Amino acid sequence: MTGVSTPPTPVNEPVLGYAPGSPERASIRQALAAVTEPVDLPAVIGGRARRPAGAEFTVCAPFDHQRVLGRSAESTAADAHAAIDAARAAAPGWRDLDFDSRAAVLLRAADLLAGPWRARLNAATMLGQAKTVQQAEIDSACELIDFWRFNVAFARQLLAEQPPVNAPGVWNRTDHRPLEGFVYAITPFNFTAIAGNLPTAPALMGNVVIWKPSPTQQFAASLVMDLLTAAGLPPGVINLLPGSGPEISEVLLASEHLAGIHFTGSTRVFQQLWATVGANIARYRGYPRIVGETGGKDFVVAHPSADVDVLRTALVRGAFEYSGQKCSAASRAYVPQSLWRTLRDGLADATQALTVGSVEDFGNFTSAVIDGRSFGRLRTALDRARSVDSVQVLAGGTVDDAVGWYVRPTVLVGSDPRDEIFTTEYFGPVLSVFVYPDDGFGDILTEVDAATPYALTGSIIARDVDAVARAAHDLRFAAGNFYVNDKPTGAVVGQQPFGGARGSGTNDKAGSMANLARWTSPRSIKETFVPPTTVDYPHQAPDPG
Ligand SMILES: NC(=O)c1ccc[n+]([C@@H]2O[C@H](COP(=O)([O-])OP(=O)(O)OC[C@H]3O[C@@H](n4cnc5c(N)ncnc54)[C@H](O)[C@@H]3O)[C@@H](O)[C@H]2O)c1
Ligand SMILES: N[C@@H](CCC=O)C(=O)O
Repeated sequence: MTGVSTPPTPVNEPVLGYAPGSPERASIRQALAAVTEPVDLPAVIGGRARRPAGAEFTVCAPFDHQRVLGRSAESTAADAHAAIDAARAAAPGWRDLDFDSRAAVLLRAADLLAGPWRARLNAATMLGQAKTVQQAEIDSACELIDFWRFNVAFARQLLAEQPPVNAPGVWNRTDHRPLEGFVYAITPFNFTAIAGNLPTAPALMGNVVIWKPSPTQQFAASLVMDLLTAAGLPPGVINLLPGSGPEISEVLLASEHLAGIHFTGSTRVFQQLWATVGANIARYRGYPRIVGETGGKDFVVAHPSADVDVLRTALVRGAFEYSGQKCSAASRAYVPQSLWRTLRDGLADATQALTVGSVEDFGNFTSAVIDGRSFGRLRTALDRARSVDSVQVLAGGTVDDAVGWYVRPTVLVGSDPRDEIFTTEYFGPVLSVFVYPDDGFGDILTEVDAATPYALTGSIIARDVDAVARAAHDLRFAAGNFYVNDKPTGAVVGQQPFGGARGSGTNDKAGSMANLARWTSPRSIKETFVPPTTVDYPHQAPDPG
């Protein structure tokens, strides 16, 4: 069938609670217990699993780094060439398949994930990425299901868009073609949903994809690949290459068939990729689409009218859930002097009270950071914070890597608003607080806007409506996702399309029609029913007499 079908209307997947005695708690316990021996995490090229020839790497549980979950290997230039060939071989069949059949693969994957695969993928995300059951549920179950279901509905709307006007005797149509070539999807460690969405969004629009997940997310990524295969994804449509990336990028970014990059990760890596594409621009058959969502230094601004309980909760949840390893995490807060007197002790106590440990103990609020590299970076930042006169450690500040990569949730208070604690993305459980005079609200908004190169997420906490309006106005370009009286994390597909601008990315809003539009190259078709058969125009006729 082609054309006019209506896919099921998407609704957000309900978030399960995992309370004691619930069926979901029993099934996640079972799925966690089933992860015993390390598994092989291969490349998948043209539907075939194969072990890349590069150096082996292991995927460990970050909260227990001696526990090996899986073994993989660095993909090589030869793997990259093979993936390009496989993708190109799959392209004609996939793009010519009708939209409904492509969409059905993702809808089937969503239903499998909502049902029999839910506990397995959540367990893999918990163990491999150190997510608590709640953080895994909102990511590897709900958000990924939502991406797949909502994208189908958005894609259907996009494909239905046709020229609104037809001149007499003419029929105008838009053919929403996929891109010519392959899309290179590069995904971060912190969200299984993002890893699943970045290759599948271009695929839904008829593109073929080469997907390189983060090595530290490879345990869950391999399961997502298995799930897509179980849902009927044909061989070669998405080709998975494990590893750190530079060697395969040498090949993929130099290929004339590179049609797009779908990236989420750090600003630094995205800028490198963009620069390489720029340097290679004469090689390509077309201009590659470059879509990237990157880093942030996300703010919470409190007004003197803020409710202190709302503020404290937004700060603790926003900064410390998943140990601050969300691009959206609250990492700098601006609090008026009068409120700070009330907030200070409660914030310190709430932070000290957070339980940090294994994700298999459901009593823990959060767990370890992702790996030794991140641990080392955070340890250096905390050592520095202790040595700088303008910074005080209000809570936390300690680290311990004996068993896992543990960094205690930390609150720093700084008196220099341009110190690196207010400008650098640490990507860990570190919240920096700046206390401003109560009559300096306007000035602090200017500072929040100017302090960092990023513009990803931010919140205003206030009861005064004029303060909310002023912040929304003055910070209009400081965040792509702006929250009023809420934490700056936790965007929901279909409700708060996610993405930031400035140094935070191209703001193509993951899980939206805008994003899907980047993976199509429209062709305008004009059909004339009774074409002219003479060349001359009326003005060429001689004047009478
Ligand atoms: N804006 C968003 O939506 C969003 C969402 C999640 C994470 N992030 C950002 O991601 C970062 C954390 O994730 P991360 O540590 O995985 O980021 P990262 O930039 O270190 O890695 C991202 C991906 O790029 C790969 N990579 C690195 N060099 C490469 C190369 N030369 N060629 C190909 N691939 C290469 C990595 O292996 C990984 O798969 C933070 O900066 C965070 O803010 C942003
Ligand atoms: N979309 C997620 C953040 C993704 C980045 O890590 C949120 O809104 O918290």
